[in-house]
Amino acid sequence: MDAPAPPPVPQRRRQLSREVIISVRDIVVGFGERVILNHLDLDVYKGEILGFVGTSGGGKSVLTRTILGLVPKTSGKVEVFGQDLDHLNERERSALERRWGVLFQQGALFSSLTVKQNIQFPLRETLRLSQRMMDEIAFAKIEMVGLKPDVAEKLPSELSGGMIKRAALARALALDPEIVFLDEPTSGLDPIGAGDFDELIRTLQQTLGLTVFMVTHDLDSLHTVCDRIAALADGKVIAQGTIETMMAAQHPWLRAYFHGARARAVQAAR
Ligand SMILES: Nc1ncnc2c1ncn2[C@@H]1O[C@H](COP(=O)(O)OP(=O)(O)OP(=O)(O)O)[C@@H](O)[C@H]1O
Repeated sequence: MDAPAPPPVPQRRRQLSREVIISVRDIVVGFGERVILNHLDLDVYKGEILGFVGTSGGGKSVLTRTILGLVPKTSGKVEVFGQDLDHLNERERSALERRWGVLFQQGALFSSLTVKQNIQFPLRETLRLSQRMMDEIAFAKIEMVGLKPDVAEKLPSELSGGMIKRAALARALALDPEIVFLDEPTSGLDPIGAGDFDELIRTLQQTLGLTVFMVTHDLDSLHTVCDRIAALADGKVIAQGTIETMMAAQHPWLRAYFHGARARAVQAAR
């Protein structure tokens, strides 16, 4: 008789690649006298979903924007795909930017453009394609994020919060990126909508082989979708690892975050 099949391996225990796709080394970022990131180091591995948590106002978005080259740093080095962002010419820089997609927390979509036009915006900026080809891509992305085709002609104001997030994700995926940056993707969604969005991120990560850098406060997301978590406090990454590693960590902020009342409610619900 055949041996019984082994039980499925939980997602976050997937064998992860050790290929570093984003390397942040010793970066210092500040505004005026105020230092936000203080000699911070972080690696993101190819194909993982990294959840990035930390104190409110601690600098999670600033780090994301620093990696993207949108915030100047005082010192340190950021490499993406092995390329030092400070040593790229304009052509190399735009070639690199085509390899990542971003879903910002605010202002996810252009309000005066339809969903289809929003998705086509990055295509128009970077590629010369026929309208027919751009329409095909837009409809493929709309389907990919679980929206119905009739959403294509709608304005953002006609969509629910969850649909807006999906449409914004479709736009982030327009150029078939290898990395997606998500800044609090489930904020403002109800728990069911947030859970559905987490599932979508996991499915896309698996089917497209994406690497996902996700800033989040959402404990459910950290439990269900993240392969690894990194935590920011006092301008540094104070801990990183699986959810179990984070729950065993002794840093007072981590203890409060992963064992506080909200965490207990999430655990109980699971
Ligand atoms: N362009 C800027 N000029 C001055 N200060 C800034 C700028 N951008 C961010 N900050 C400050 O840097 C700090 C970190 O901001 P950031 O948005 O990265 O925090 P966060 O960890 O993402 O917070 P939250 O979880 O509340 O979204 C905040 O005090 C913010 O006010």
